[in-house]
Amino acid sequence: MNTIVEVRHGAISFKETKALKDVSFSIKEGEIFGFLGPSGAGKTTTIKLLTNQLKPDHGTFLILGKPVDELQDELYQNIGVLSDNSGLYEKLTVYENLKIFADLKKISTSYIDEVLQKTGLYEAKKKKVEHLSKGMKQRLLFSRAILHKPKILFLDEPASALDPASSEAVYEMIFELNRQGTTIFLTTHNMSEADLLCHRVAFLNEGEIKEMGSPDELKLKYAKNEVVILDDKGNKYHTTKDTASLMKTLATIQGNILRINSVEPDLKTIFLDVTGREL
Ligand SMILES: Nc1ncnc2c1ncn2[C@@H]1O[C@H](COP(=O)(O)OP(=O)(O)OP(=O)(O)O)[C@@H](O)[C@H]1O
Repeated sequence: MNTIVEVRHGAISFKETKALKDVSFSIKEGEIFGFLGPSGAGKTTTIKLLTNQLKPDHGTFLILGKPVDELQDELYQNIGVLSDNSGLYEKLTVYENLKIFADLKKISTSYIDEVLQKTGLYEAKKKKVEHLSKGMKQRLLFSRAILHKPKILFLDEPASALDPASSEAVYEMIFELNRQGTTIFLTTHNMSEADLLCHRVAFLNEGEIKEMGSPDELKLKYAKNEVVILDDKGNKYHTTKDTASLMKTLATIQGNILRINSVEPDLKTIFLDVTGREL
């Protein structure tokens, strides 16, 4: 798999705030990569640097192997961005909002209906944006971000502030796009969302990457030395993973064993372990 996004030693400050400090990572074509961290960690700043909306103080930001400030038009053809800064025209319809964007990007308007079908907004295409629910607006932003069929999609907290059903719909759209080959860079502070969606995640805290890997790798790395045994009488026994302790505990159990499980931390617990911070 080719590297499609790469950041080498990226750093930027806003006056006295060091928003990013020497951040390096890369994303392979076809990956869903999660950038996870609390408010103020530097997630949006990273997206802005990768989409050439900000200039770094140090480091290199590459898309498709080229520095982002050298890509210009090529950059905007290859990327789609969904951020909370919506820029939707409230008085115009769903269709009209996309038509403006299609005309700007010189995309055939025939593709608008196809995208609206994909994002489940086709029936609402004549509705004014001011009459849409929050979840529908998010689908419209999603439609706009993918209208030009970008290779890489940047999603800044795509499901934050959505109800569970709308979040689910956003997750489905992410999976579907990824199945079709779109590489996805996603920021979130929702660890279960990241666990569900991402092939790999990076933990960002105070402008630094503290840990990186697939959710499974991280769970294994930070697994606790604990085993829980459940017997058929409903009793639970806690022991450690070494054979001697396990055997000793097993010998005390009168009934039949129903389950033996090792205790696996979730990403939220690992984040707390690594950074000392709750999300
Ligand atoms: N234009 C700016 N001027 C001054 N400070 C900024 C600017 N943009 C970001 N910052 C600061 O940089 C740090 C990182 O901000 P950033 O928006 O990247 O965080 P974030 O991880 O996206 O947070 P959130 O989850 O709240 O969106 C914060 O301390 C923020 O206040």
